[in-house]
Amino acid sequence: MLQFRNISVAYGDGEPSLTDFTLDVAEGEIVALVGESGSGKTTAIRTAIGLLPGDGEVVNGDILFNGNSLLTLSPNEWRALRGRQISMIFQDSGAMLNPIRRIGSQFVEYICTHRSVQKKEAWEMGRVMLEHMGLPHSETIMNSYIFQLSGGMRQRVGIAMAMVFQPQLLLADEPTSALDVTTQSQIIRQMLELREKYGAAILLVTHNLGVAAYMADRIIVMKDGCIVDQGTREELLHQPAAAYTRDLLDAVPSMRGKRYV
Ligand SMILES: Nc1ncnc2c1ncn2[C@@H]1O[C@H](COP(=O)(O)OP(=O)(O)OP(=O)(O)O)[C@@H](O)[C@H]1O
Repeated sequence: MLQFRNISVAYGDGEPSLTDFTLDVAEGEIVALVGESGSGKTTAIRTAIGLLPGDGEVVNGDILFNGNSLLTLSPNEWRALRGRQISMIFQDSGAMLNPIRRIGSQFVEYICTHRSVQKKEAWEMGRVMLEHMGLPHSETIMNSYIFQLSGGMRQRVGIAMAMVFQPQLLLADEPTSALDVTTQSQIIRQMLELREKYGAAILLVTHNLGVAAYMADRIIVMKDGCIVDQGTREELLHQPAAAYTRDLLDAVPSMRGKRYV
């Protein structure tokens, strides 16, 4: 479904920050990118939604989504794709909402800019999606401001918005890093349910090998803009090929001899 073919990205005139990145993501698959800060994880997933930060530019390779190149899309074609077929969530997805407008009116506006539905219907679509994300008091939340919600609730609202059109692909950049451990595991379970319910593929960026090990079918290890190791969860955790992966695994805390990945 999503194919990165030898993608390189450079910021300005500098050396590429991502080099020769090649990866296939199948329908409904969960793939995690792990690696130290600055290894190019965010750069890689942002190329798949055409939103590189600053002066980042794809300088080599191609990205295919359902067989069509994403690199040749016009701004209008990108608008049609984003949100509907490919969505993205961030560390604090609620932060993208306007703090002085109620969540419901922003949710309705978002739905109505992507699909021609009446406001009432859009409200209902938004409300139901909040319930699917484990927010039972959905009517109250629609009438709230984002600052009135906890971190976990804000993240659920962000994911509900990202998933309202049931996209085929969800890009998730550190979706649980800002949350406490209990909320992290709730959000992780909820994301796994999204795959069950909607068949969405998830391309996940995380610092946390435990999160990657719990969620992902496949783990990709990155360093200095390159893929240095990859495999199924089992292969990577139990038979890591690269010395760097072994170092990452060694850095995972253990308690009383029990490892937490
Ligand atoms: N807006 C930008 N302008 C210039 N260079 C950038 C920009 N964003 C990223 N880079 C470069 O790309 C490299 C990779 O950054 P990226 O954010 O993709 O890494 P990452 O693995 O996601 O790191 P982190 O986990 O800290 O988010 C950085 O080391 C930096 O050199």
